Amino acid sequence: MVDESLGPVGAPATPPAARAVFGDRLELAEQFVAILSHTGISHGLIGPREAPRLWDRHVLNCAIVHEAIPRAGEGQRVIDVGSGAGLPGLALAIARPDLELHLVEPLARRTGWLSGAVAQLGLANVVVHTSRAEGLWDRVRAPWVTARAVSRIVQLAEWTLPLLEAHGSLLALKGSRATLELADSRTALERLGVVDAEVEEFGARLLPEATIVLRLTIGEEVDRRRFRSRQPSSAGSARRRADRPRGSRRTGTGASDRRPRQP
Ligand SMILES: C[S@@+](CC[C@H](N)C(=O)[O-])C[C@H]1O[C@@H](n2cnc3c(N)ncnc32)[C@H](O)[C@@H]1O
Repeated sequence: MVDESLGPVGAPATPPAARAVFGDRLELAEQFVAILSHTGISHGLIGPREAPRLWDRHVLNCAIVHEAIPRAGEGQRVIDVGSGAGLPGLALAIARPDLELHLVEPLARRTGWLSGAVAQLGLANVVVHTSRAEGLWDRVRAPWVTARAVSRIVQLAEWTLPLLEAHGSLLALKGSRATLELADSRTALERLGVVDAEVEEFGARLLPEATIVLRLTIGEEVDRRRFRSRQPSSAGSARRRADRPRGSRRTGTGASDRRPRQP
């Protein structure tokens, strides 16, 4: 039986909101959805059940967050941490060619797919890094960091706040429990150097479901010592290694297993 919600190449039909969000970049966004619905699914970056809702739940829901980032000239940098299938990073790069997107993902299998998608889409405003966020602390900085479905907010802040320039913000795409998560985490976040934290909604009038963003803003800079002290010590690592059953080893790529560089 033919699924009526799917377009001719198996990608879901383009909803009217897509034009409002992507404007003259709509064709590129359609290509991205087609890539997601083909190799995104066959490579295991997106679950097959997500196919019919690639637009609403994923691409549009992510792209709409561009409204949080004011236009401030060409090449304004955004670091997207834990990009997975390019969400929200590639959706933002398509919606906003004025931004320079840095996609950060530790799994080489995923960054291989991301680089392929960037080449297919011909995006000149994207850099892909095979690394954990912590591995880039001394190499890349930006006024904006984005992340969706990467970790609880305090852990995410520990990984990402050192990537921010002075007065920069982390935009964490969250679900309906964002307000509760913030209330539970406020003190810990303030200790990490967050000077402003709020929950915001984007796309309420345009999309079936608004995107909820937890925005954390830092001051002049974060105190790196607070973050360094949270890195596993070599004694701690050795203990954990000793705790593992004999003959066992970690899975994953070298990049994801590598300890973050000490700033
Ligand atoms: C659940 S997936 C979400 C992927 C994508 N953001 C999305 O919303 O579809 C979480 C991703 O975060 C990545 N990740 C986990 N810890 C990370 C870290 N410390 N730095 C960068 N990426 C990380 C994982 O490899 C994984 O691809």
